[in-house]
Amino acid sequence: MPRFAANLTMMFGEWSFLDRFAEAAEAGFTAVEFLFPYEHQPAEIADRLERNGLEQALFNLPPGDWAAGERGLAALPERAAEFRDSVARALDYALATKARRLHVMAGLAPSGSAEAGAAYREALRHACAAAAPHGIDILIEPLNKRDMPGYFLDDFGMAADIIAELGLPNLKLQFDIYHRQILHGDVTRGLEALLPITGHIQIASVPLRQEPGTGELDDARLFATLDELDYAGFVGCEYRPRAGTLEGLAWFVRAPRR
Ligand SMILES: O=C(O)C(=O)[C@H](O)CO
Ligand SMILES: [Mg+2]
Repeated sequence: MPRFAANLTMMFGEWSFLDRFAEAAEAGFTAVEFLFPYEHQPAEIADRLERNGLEQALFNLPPGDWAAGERGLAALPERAAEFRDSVARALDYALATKARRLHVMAGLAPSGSAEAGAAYREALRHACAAAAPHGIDILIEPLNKRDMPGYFLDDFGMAADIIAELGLPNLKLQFDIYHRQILHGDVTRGLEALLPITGHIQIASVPLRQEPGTGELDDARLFATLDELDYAGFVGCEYRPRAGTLEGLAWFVRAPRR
């Protein structure tokens, strides 16, 4: 069974953000992820991880003005300086929390735009160079067009091509099974083909983005497939609980504590 990371942005919303760490540990999780830690000091997050014996699997770089609809900066040529600042800020948090993976959101830009493509590649080169000395991977994640209309990285093939083209050892794919199913389907063959370049996996039911096992995919079989493929990374539980986080955990198989 893969090692699951509770997504503290979507799960445990019944508690305040800092209290979600203890609740996730109490529920049996040994790792967590979330979108953004930036409303709290790095030391506060590190303290919650330490106190609850949790590993920080992943979080995102600052995405620009999220409340105003921004969804990342990397493919926005006019925001290159701000993007570089966001890399430095995220690395401060990654070092404090010992996170080994950072998700770089591309932003809203036409996928076919040469200018956006060039900015994106330059941004990824910069992020990977800054993260590499710390043993940190930079992840890129294709997002489906229904949840994230206008997002630059909207295709798994495009992500794989960019990773191959840039050839950076710490640039990896974030394979969100929910987005994969909506964008392309063919999830098992996708995992088989892309696992060598995958640094993180996420799960949610399709189409409602709720608990695994409640949608159109056979999630238990997909977890078995990940075991068969010797996937040793995390599976982030990036779903909105249908009727309470704890009430929806029947699907969850606890990993032995390491
Ligand atoms: O939406 C997702 O699937 C993500 O993982 C991003 O980090 C946030 O949009
Ligand atoms: Mg995701």
